[in-house]
Amino acid sequence: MTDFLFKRMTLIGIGLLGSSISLAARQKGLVEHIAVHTRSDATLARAEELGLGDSYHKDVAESVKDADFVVVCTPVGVCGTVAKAIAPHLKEGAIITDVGSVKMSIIRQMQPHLPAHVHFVPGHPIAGTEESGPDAGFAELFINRWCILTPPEGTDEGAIEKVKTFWSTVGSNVELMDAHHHDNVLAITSHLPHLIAYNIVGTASDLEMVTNSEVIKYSAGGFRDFTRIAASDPTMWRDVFLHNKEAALEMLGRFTEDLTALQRAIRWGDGDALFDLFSRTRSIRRSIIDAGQEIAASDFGRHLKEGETHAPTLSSDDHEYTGS
Ligand SMILES: NC(=O)C1=CN([C@@H]2O[C@H](COP(=O)(O)OP(=O)(O)OC[C@H]3O[C@@H](n4cnc5c(N)ncnc54)[C@H](O)[C@@H]3O)[C@@H](O)[C@H]2O)C=CC1
Ligand SMILES: O=C(O)C(=O)Cc1ccc(O)cc1
Repeated sequence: MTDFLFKRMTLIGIGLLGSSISLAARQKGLVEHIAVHTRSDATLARAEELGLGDSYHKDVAESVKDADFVVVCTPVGVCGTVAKAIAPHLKEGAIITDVGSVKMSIIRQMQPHLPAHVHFVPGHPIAGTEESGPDAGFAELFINRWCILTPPEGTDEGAIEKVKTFWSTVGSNVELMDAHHHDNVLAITSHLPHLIAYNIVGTASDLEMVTNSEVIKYSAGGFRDFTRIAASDPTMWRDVFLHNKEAALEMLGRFTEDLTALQRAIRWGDGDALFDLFSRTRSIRRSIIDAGQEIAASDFGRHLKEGETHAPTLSSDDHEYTGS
């Protein structure tokens, strides 16, 4: 008798997300066997050295044989190719999920290939760092983070429940959402901030009147935070923008208009406009802190213990905001 949630989980792609899922699932005793497939021989060999699986497969078709749970952890742009390759080899009743940062495109790419006898429950753990590759993973990544599931209408309720149980057992709060809505929400809360970080770091390094060494030497906290985000994986983020094009452009349009308004306020000395916006945004930061979500996983998540919602190291930062 076994109380594993799944007998055989296959991870396709074993970078930050795949390795973290492996470590977390193992720690929680969720799966009996972990099969690993990834594209490059070197990464597969590294995953084996790290002990991230029980079996390692060069052939993706072979990796999903007998799997009752398949988690696609590749960049968004290759999910359709992966679905096409695994489809004929999936066992009846298998649950297929993914961790991609966009959801409409994943559904469009994967669903047409998947046979009617499997269950497709797309997912997105809102948990990550700027690191990538199999060495970057850690079992605590998902603790106290949200995981959004976007099952298409008519998805088997039992399959959704099992995926929910998987994510809640590794520490996440699970929410169901419409995929289109997900893509709009994440465009403003995650995708645009990354684009802004890439842009500001690029702009700073291109400035002729400021040398690169000055940028490094005098980088204050704000700029350092941007450089962390701008160090995120280029393949992953290229795919996010190519595959969430409409929502990203919509949010970018709104952002640009608001930035232009700020530009005008500075030009015309409209201190009230600046002060009003800065006060409004300060209160948003406070409400995020009150909701216990201020922890940047990359900086502090590794040190969080299960059940903790605040990293102690952040308390001094909080004092900055208690004054007015
Ligand atoms: N990095 C982050 O902070 C987060 C990433 N995500 C999503 O998770 C997914 C994976 O991201 P990471 O783990 O960060 O990336 P990563 O770059 O660390 O890992 C990606 C893995 O996919 C493999 N891969 C690439 N093409 C493949 C193919 N055709 N077939 C099989 N394997 C292939 C790579 O070899 C690598 O092992 C992405 O879709 C991303 O949008 C979701 C939440 C957070
Ligand atoms: O490192 C950070 O600040 C992140 O924002 C991590 C992250 C990146 C992509 C996602 O889809 C979800 C979370």
